[in-house]
Amino acid sequence: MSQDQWNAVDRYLIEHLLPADPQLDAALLASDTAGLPAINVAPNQGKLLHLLARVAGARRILEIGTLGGYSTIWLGRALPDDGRLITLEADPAHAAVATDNLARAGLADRVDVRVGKALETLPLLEAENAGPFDLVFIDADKPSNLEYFSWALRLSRRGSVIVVDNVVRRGAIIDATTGDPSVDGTRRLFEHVSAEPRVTATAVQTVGGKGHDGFLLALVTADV
Ligand SMILES: C[S@@+](CC[C@H](N)C(=O)[O-])C[C@H]1O[C@@H](n2cnc3c(N)ncnc32)[C@H](O)[C@@H]1O
Ligand SMILES: [Mg+2]
Repeated sequence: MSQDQWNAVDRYLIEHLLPADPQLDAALLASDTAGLPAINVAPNQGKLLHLLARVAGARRILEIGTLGGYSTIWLGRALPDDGRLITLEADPAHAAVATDNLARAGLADRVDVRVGKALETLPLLEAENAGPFDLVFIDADKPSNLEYFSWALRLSRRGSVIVVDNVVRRGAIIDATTGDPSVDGTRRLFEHVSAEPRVTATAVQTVGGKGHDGFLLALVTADV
């Protein structure tokens, strides 16, 4: 199949299952206008995150990698009124766009955008007892995927769900010789997860408007 066919199928799925959504459209437009790269999740994957959070009954969500807040809106909408989402973003310009987008989407009261490198802000979350989180979505700089997964586990409880985005990387994940730090970081993640007794996990390849990629889904099965 070609990228054109993947795009057409994505359009079909979205047309049938995802009604027009002015707030999400506005968020993407504002991100584009501000010059942010279009590396947000696809709409159908955003909805998958939303559904996972609802299936899990998530009341506390942690996101690592905000960009313009597109996936954050999908996740934030899954929360009950007293729910809370903390999203970590290194780039202050991205965080500013996300903060506006989240306010426009009516989520300012339950979403907290923390600016700073996640490996610096994650220890602060632990220090303030912000966890345990019911769902963690990891979608930031891929070389640090293993460190983020370790932090996600540390800030979880038995039953928490951890999702890591972009783990297939157009198939490059099977190649140990690319020299690409994002591939190597994600390969380290797989090696770690396969030996981590406190989680059970799977990963799924995806094709569509965002090309060939995939996500890892882990369930925490032990006290952490
Ligand atoms: C793929 S984008 C996030 C997309 C977003 N989750 C979505 O689907 O709408 C990755 C984001 O992680 C941010 N980032 C990169 N390195 C980071 C770090 N060390 N700590 C926190 N955020 C980081 C980037 O600035 C970028 O905004
Ligand atoms: Mg992603």
